[in-house]
Amino acid sequence: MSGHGTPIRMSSHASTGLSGEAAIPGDKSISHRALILGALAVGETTVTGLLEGEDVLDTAKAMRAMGAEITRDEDGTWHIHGVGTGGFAEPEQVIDCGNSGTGVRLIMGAMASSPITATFTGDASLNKRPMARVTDPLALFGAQAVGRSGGRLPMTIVGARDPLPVRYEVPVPSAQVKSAVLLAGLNAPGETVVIEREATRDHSERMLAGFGATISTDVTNEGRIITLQGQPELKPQSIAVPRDPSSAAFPVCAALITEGSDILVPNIGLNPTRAGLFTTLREMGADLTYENQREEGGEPVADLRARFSPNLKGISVPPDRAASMIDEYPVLSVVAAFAEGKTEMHGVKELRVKESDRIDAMATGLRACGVTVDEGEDWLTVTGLGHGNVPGGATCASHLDHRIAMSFLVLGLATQKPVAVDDGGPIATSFPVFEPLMKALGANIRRD
Ligand SMILES: O=C(O)C1=C[C@@H](OP(=O)(O)O)[C@@H](O)[C@H](O)C1
Ligand SMILES: C=C(OP(=O)(O)O)C(=O)O
Repeated sequence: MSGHGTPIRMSSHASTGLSGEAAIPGDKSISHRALILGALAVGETTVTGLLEGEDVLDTAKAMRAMGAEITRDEDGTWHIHGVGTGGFAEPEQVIDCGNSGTGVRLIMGAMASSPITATFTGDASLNKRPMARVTDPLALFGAQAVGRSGGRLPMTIVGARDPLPVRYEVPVPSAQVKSAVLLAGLNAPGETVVIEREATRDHSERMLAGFGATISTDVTNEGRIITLQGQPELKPQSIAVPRDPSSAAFPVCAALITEGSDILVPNIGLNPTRAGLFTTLREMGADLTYENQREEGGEPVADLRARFSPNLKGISVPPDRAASMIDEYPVLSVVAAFAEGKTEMHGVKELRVKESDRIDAMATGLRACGVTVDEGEDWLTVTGLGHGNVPGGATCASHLDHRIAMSFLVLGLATQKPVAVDDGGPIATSFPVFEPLMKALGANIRRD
């Protein structure tokens, strides 16, 4: 959905003793992919645990506009009747992907090797984000893109009539770019090969294999070489979406900085391409444990127990961990403010092209709350003040960015003065139950 209407001002206030269980909604990355691959399969895919956030609902709308039949039962089970590889219909209207980079980039990839034309737009945040990173490789398949200057939305993609398979080395660590190329490769004859130097989340590879595509990954000195055989018949699946570690990060970090807290966050995926934050927090001395570790649907899963951790230490987070925690740096920078010493985050320039420039948004808001932050193009350093010493007392701009809004609301739970955000509306894109879930744990979060 483009825009979020009237801004929702929210604030958070000193809290103690967060407790109880936090039932985190479904994984956003996996939910987008379940809808798109379900729409390209032949027959009915069922999905339980789908994230019903705005980003994913916009992807469901787009898949309907391209011919898939999608329904939801009252119990929350989704049914997708797919059109088959290469079977997308030309949408009659502009496709509005709202706030979602994942949605627009994956859908562009999925339609780029079909003989249809589609025009994409989004909200004020998405329309600022770079799209050349996907349209460059999609041009190699034979697709054409015409957008605003700088490769921005709104943008029209004319899909290739006779797509060619592609060999492409992804120039930035991005699962969205990798996935767009793989999805385009589905309707190209022969082998499409994607090479990534740094491992990024591998949900597309796992799910393509689950839908019956022939796909393999070779780990070499050059990086990961992913090979997909084009034009498979995708077989419908029954998918149980695991819970989102990127959403779990917020109550976990809140418990670590809030005095007297002890919470359980059950059933969180610990796929190594996603779990970098939890490794980092443990290195900082967080009382964060994995209980009941097990495998579910081929993914490592655990119940996370997070307890108040008064003796956190600043550390240097290595650049090769960035992809596995890319969406978690905003909330890590909040935890870092309560640690002793500096927390250095390196190799994070991708944060500058998310829903907002997240380095700038966090640096500005943290400084307004009395925290010293240094930043460069590719790094961020937060000088921790230790528990009890972070002043707070500012209204922070969320810049249409859900993770920025949630991060500052976590900050205010343990600062000396309350912290407000100018607009909590974007939280509904990825974590629609954030507010009631946090309040149920005992967080003093309000709408002003
Ligand atoms: O593929 C995905 O589902 C995602 C990839 C990441 O983006 P990039 O590919 O831009 O790194 C991440 O930030 C985003 O929230 C979800
Ligand atoms: C970057 C994010 O999402 P997207 O790129 O899909 O907008 C995010 O959820 O933090």
